[in-house]
This record gives sequence, C-alpha cells and structure tokens, in this order.
Amino acid sequence: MLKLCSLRIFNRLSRNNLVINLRRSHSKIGVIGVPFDKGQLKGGVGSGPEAFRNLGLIEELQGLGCDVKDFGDVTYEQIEGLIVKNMTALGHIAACQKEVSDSVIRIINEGRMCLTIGGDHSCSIGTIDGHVKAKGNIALLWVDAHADLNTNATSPTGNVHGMPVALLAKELSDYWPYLPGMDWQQPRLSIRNIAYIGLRDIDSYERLVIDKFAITAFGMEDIERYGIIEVTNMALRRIDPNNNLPLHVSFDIDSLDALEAPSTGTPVRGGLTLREGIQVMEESYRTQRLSAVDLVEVNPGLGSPTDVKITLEAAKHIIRAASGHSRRGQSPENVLDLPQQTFHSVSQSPHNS
Ligand SMILES: NC(=[NH2+])NCCC[C@H](N)C(=O)O
Ligand SMILES: [Mn+2]
Ligand SMILES: [Mn+2]
Repeated sequence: MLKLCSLRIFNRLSRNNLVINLRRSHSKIGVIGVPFDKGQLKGGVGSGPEAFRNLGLIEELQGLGCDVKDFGDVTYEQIEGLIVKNMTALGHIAACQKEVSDSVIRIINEGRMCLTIGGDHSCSIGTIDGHVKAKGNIALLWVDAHADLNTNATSPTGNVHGMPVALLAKELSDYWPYLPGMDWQQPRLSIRNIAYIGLRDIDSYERLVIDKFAITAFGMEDIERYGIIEVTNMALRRIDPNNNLPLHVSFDIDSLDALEAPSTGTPVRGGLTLREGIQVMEESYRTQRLSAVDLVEVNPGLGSPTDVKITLEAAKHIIRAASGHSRRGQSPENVLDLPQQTFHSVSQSPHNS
C-alpha cells in the first residue's frame, strides 16, 4: 500500500516535471571565440576556440535544441607603445578586449545569451564590460581557483589574467594608475554584485582586498561545509537579493580540480569536481536570468593528448549545463506520447514471437 501510494506521488511529480521540461528558456545563444593568450605567458591557450569548434561544440549545442549563432573569432590590431609598470602586453589587452566588449554588446542586444570561449581570463575584462554596457547592472559569479584581483601594484607576476576583477570593480578604481588605451573600460561593477566560488590559491594582497571590502567569497572549505548547491544559492542571493539582475558566470576551468581539467596554465589541486562545476551552472541556468558565460583558460597545448581530451570534455559539460541541458534528460519537443505501432497481423508482433 505504501509502495503504491509513493508510486502515485512520483508519477504526479514526474508529470509536473514534464511540463517544466518542455519549457525551454535560453535556447538563443551567441558564441564568440577569443583566441587570446597575452594575459599570461604560456602559449597554447589562444587555440581554445579552435579546439572547441573542432570538437563540434556548436553542432552539439544545436543538437540540444538551442538556436545557436556563431559570431566567429574576435580579431584585433595591437596598439603599439602602451607601457604600464608590471602590466604585461597592455597594447594587446586594450585592443583585443575593446573588440570583445563590442561583440558582447551586439550579441546581448540581439536577445541571445552570450557564450565566450577563451582564451585566458583577461577575456572577461571585455565580456563583463560589454555585458554591463548592454544591460545596465549585472550580478557576477566568478568561478575560479584564483581571485584574479591583483592590480599592477600588487601582482606577483604582472600577468593581466590575474587582474580582471580588480579592473572591473568600482571600489578599486583609486588603486589603479591611468591606463593608456583603456579609456573605453571604466570600472562599472560594484563589489556587492560579485561573488567567488572555488577559491584556493589567493595572493596576500588579494586576501586583503577580499577582507577589506567584504567580498562574497566561497572557498573550497565552504563547499565542503555547505555543499555546492547551497553555496551557489547563497552566492546568488548575496549578489542579487531581489532576483532581478542579469547573471554573468565567468568560469575559469582551473576552478575544477587539476585531475579533472589538467590542460590549463595555472592548475591547482583540491578543486571542484566536474559534477560540482555542472551543478554551479545548473543552478545558474535555473535562475532564468543567465545572460552571459565565459569559459576560459583551457590550454590545448599543455599536457598529453588524453589530458587535453579530458579538459575539453569537462569544459563541454559545463557549457552544456549553461545552455540548459538537464542531466534528467529531455522529452522530445511537442510530443506527449510514444509512437504508436500498428501491426498488420498478429503473427508480426514481436510480442507474439
Ligand atoms: N586566470 C588565472 N588563471 N589567473 C591566475 C593568477 C595567478 C596569480 N594570482 C597572478 O596574479 O598571476
Ligand atoms: Mn584561475
Ligand atoms: Mn581566472
């Protein structure tokens, strides 16, 4: 009796879920590739977009029922002679990220979710700038082993992929010198609207800034304590308490454990499992306000062919979750029943043989 009862409840629940499953939001996606590697020193990360295209990413998203428009790869011309202390390749960063920003504005204004394939994490200077310009204000989830919160005065490396959050945050504008070539980029995002997930390799000045400005930051120990779904939802509530802001998820593949995503420039062990990465994206998608996603720091030039394959596959699962793919599976569209079969004679039925 108990069994029958719970079975009925289950059937009712799954019928309701069927209705929910049939409602596909966010099937309109615009994709840009940013084959950019000048935010750090290792070659190879610039071939990320090509590797994802060769893997059939666009076709795969179309196969999920998404309306995908590929806007191709961003190109730019380096600005000569831009020199700022402890900030490598500013002439490349300034020129390329301006183009990225313009592309993101175009895609968002077409009513598409913007999916940006990097490239190193300096690409998010452009994507977030464009997103804010198109939408006014946004909430940002930064999923990363690193805080990417250095200025040129605090960075231990001078690599700009470790600086994008500090360039974007309004509260840090006084801590920067004048940056030639970057006049198009103003710090437009409040620290209140930024949260980190996955941190585990933070420089000392980054720690100081996180504490000084009380930035919402969930490290691995918080994920262990509360679980990834609770952490993601706590982060979303903090950065968007009224549930009304467009959501940007900037996903550095090194947020995943180095065993799950080995082909990346600054791998750190003790990170998210692929399942946890997927869950961050599923919860983000569930808000129905996921408006831009960056997938960065996949470097097909690092590691063995197997390492590269594992990393690309992991990234693909993250992107699928961001595009609305559900691990529960998806019923065929506008179909409510199995195909009926008619048999001409009883003997033809497989059930009678
Ligand atoms: N996007 C990344 N993988 N960033 C790594 C940054 C590493 C270090 N914190 C730096 O400033 O150079
Ligand atoms: Mn990182
Ligand atoms: Mn990063």
